[in-house]
Amino acid sequence: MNKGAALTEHTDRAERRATGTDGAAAVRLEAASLAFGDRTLWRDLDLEVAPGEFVAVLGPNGSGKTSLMRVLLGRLALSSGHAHIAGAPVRAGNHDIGYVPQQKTIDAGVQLRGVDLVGLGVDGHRWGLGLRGRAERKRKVAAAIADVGAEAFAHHALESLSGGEQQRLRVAQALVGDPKVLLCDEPLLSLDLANQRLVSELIEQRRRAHGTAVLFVTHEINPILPLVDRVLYLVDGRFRIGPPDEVMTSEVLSELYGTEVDVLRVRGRLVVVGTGDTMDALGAAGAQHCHADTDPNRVRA
Ligand SMILES: Nc1ncnc2c1ncn2[C@@H]1O[C@H](COP(=O)(O)OP(=O)(O)OP(=O)(O)O)[C@@H](O)[C@H]1O
Repeated sequence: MNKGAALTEHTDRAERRATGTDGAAAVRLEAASLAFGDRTLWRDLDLEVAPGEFVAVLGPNGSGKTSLMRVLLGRLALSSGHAHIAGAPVRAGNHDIGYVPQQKTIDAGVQLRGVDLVGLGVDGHRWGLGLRGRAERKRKVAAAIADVGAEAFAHHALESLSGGEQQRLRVAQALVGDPKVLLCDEPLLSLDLANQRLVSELIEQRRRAHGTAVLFVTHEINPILPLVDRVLYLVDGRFRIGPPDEVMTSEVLSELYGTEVDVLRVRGRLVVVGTGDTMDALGAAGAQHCHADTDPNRVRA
């Protein structure tokens, strides 16, 4: 790992925001390793995420991105090392975490409305089931729905809503409990550009207004590139952590993949060529437009 990477403005900024008022990092992994049988997904991972910091988690299929989310959610035990959220060891049902899962189609016939989905983010929470608790719950749910601009469709059945509308409600569900850490597992998958922008803006507003730390798993860094403080790039047991400019380079990715990889910068977008995974940090749309081997403007990053 790149433990010796030079401190840059990004990391300085993250370190200045540093820890919360109680002195705890939002997320802390220490010498964390995860293996299934004799297959090690990652080993000796040290990562400290400050309140308000935005960390993108990238890597090819099967590199262990979702497993990292599951560790932080307390659903999967580390093979060795330690994981803490806001100063406390990871545990299931931790209300310091909001979780935005991948966009999934809602099964036909499931009569769940948006408002019910958001309410699930509150249930079991601290304000209990008394009359005052119910009023507080209703207020919180309405506020979370308003924050994502979903008032117009929150009372409709989820199955009747578009992917973008559903994903806005999932963001509301993740944020309704006022979490310190937001874990997002490919929340933009299958959304069009307008909805990708909308959902990323909602997440961005949240971290700016409340200092919520964000860990954002994605195959496509471009829609969130301006928001990213640091990248955690996992490949086949190896990883690098650092600001995008330090990690998303031909040299670093070639070393991680163990083969020649080119990182191109095209009109403010990053295009990664040569990983063998066309979706890797690139996205299907990028893949269609990228013919780097024949591109006379090809530049090594
Ligand atoms: N409970 C488990 N037992 C055994 N193997 C597992 C378990 N959970 C995950 N794996 C394996 O670990 C690897 C990493 O899975 P994971 O879902 O974390 O990858 P990922 O980076 O999120 O992949 P993708 O980009 O395809 O979503 C996969 O090969 C998966 O089959």
